[in-house]
Amino acid sequence: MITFEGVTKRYGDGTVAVDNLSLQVPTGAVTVFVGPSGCGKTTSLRMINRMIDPSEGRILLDDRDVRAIDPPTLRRGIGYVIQQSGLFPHRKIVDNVATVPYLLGWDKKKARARAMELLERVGLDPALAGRYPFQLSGGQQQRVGVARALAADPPVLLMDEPFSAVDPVVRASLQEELLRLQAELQKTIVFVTHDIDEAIKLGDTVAVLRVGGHLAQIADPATLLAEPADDFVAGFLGKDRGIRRLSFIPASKLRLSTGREVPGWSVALDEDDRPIGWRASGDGDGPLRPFGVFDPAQDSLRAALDAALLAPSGCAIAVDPGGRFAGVVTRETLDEALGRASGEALDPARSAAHARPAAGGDPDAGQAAG
Ligand SMILES: Nc1ncnc2c1ncn2[C@@H]1O[C@H](COP(=O)(O)OP(=O)(O)OP(=O)(O)O)[C@@H](O)[C@H]1O
Repeated sequence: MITFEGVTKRYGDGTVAVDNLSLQVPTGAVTVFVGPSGCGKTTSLRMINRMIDPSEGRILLDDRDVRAIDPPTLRRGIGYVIQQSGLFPHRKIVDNVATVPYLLGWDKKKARARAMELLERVGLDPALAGRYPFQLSGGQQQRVGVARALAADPPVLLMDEPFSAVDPVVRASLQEELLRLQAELQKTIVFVTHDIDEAIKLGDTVAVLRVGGHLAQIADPATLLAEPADDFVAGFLGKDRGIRRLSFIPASKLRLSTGREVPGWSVALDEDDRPIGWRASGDGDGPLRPFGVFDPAQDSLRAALDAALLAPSGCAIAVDPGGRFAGVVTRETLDEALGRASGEALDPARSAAHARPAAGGDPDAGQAAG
C-alpha cells in the first residue's frame, strides 16, 4: 500500500503542483492518476520514488515514510516506465532490459537470461534482443520499457504516460498486454495518463485530479461513471457514461433461451455449432443476416447489448469460450437487465467512500452531481 498523507509540492517559483493530496494506492492493483495537463500527475508519481520530494506531507510505502529510505534502495523496489520508453540508444535490447540486474551485481549470464524471459513475457520476439532501440517500432520500444522496469521483479511499478506516443491500435494492444501481465503478476501499479478512457480501462481505482493539484474524486471506474462527484469530473468523463458503465456489469446473469428460434428468426449454425448468422423463420435456404455474439462467462452487459443491436432479430447470441452456440438472449431479457442496471443503486456505504476524496482532499469536490 502506498499512502499520500496531506502531500503538497510547491516548486521554487511558487507553483503549487500538488495541493494537500491524501489518497491510498492499494497493493497488487492498478491505480490511475488522470487529469488535464498540468494537474500534477507526474509530480505526484515522482514523489513516490523520490525523484521529487514533497514540500509538505508524507508518502508511506507499506507504512514507511519514503524519505527514510535512501533513493537507490527505494528505487530498486520500484520499476519506472516513461513515455517514449527512455531506452539507452547505444545498448542492445537485451542489455537495456538487464540494466537493473547488472546494477544489482547479477552475473551477466543470469541477467541476460532474465532479460530474455521478460522479452517473451511482454510479447516480444526474442530475436529482437540483439537489436538497438532505433531498430524497433514505437510500440516494441514501449514493451521493452515495461520489460526493463520488471527486470528486478519490483513490487511497485510507476508508469508515466507509457503508451501516449504510439498510435491508437498499438496503444490498445499495449493496454491489453498490461492487463494480461497484471493478472499474472499483481504488482502495485501507479499509472499516469491524461486519457480518461485509458484510465477506465486499466484502473482498479481511478484518481481524477484537477489543475492546481487537487483530488477531484477517487473511485473504481464503475462508480466514477455512475456517480461523478461534480461537474468537473462529469465533464472530464465525457459522453456516454451510461453506456460505458454497462461494461462493468457482467453478462453472466442474463437468462439464456437454449433454443435457436425467436419470433420471426432463427440462428444458423455451421457443422461445429458455431453461429453463422440469423435466418428468417421458414426460409430454409434464405440469406444469412448479420449477427453478434457474446460470451456470458467473460463479457459484459455492454457486449450483449451490442450483439443484440447488430442482429435483425434484436436478440443476442451467446457462445461458449470455444465460440459454439450456447443460447439466445431475448429483447425482453435484455430490457429487464438494462432496467435493473439503470435502477441499480450502488451500495451507499461503498459509493460514499469512493465518491469523496480522502480527508484533506479538495473540500469542494465531494458533492454528487445533481
Ligand atoms: N520543475 C518545475 N518547476 C516549476 N513548475 C513546475 C516544475 N515541474 C512542473 N511544474 C508545474 O507543476 C504543475 C504540475 O506539473 P506536472 O508535470 O506534475 O503535471 P501533469 O499533470 O503531469 O501534466 P502533463 O499531463 O502536461 O504532463 C504544472 O503547472 C507545471 O508547469
